[in-house]
Amino acid sequence: MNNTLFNNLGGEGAVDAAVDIFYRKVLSDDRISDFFDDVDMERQAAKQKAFLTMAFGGPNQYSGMDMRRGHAHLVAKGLNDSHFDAVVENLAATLKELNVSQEYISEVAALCETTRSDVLGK
Ligand code: HEM
Repeated sequence: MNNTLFNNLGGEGAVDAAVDIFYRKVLSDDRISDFFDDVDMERQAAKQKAFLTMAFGGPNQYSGMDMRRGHAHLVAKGLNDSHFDAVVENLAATLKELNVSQEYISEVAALCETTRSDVLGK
């Protein structure tokens, strides 16, 4: 537990810093921003935090829907691999901005990959 990526990246403080940057990148990326159009801003911040904590292998306090159910309505709107790739790309760019090493960035991307089939309803 002590050796999770979450702790190695700097714990909760690092997640908070990343939320802000990641959020702005996703909402200004016209490949994917439409998916967030009808999403409540306050829930969105909580969602981003849950997203990153999960992506970093942090404490599992997440009580939302599982990834398959949580994204099913987006799959119905056409969510596909290219959108998934864009999200992972924004996450990697966020971590790079925060001076996270390439080694950790690759680990985060690999963790994201484990959710791909559920998020995309495959
Ligand atoms: C690494 C892959 C992903 C993870 C770990 C992840 C994580 C999450 C989490 C934790 C939630 C909250 C679920 C709930 O409502 O209880 C969520 C919702 C959401 N996700 Fe993702 N997500 C991923 C990929 C994506 C992608 C690729 C997109 C679109 C490009 C996306 C767009 C959204 C949107 C718009 C919501 C809010 C849905 C709503 O409230 O109507 N996610 N995601």
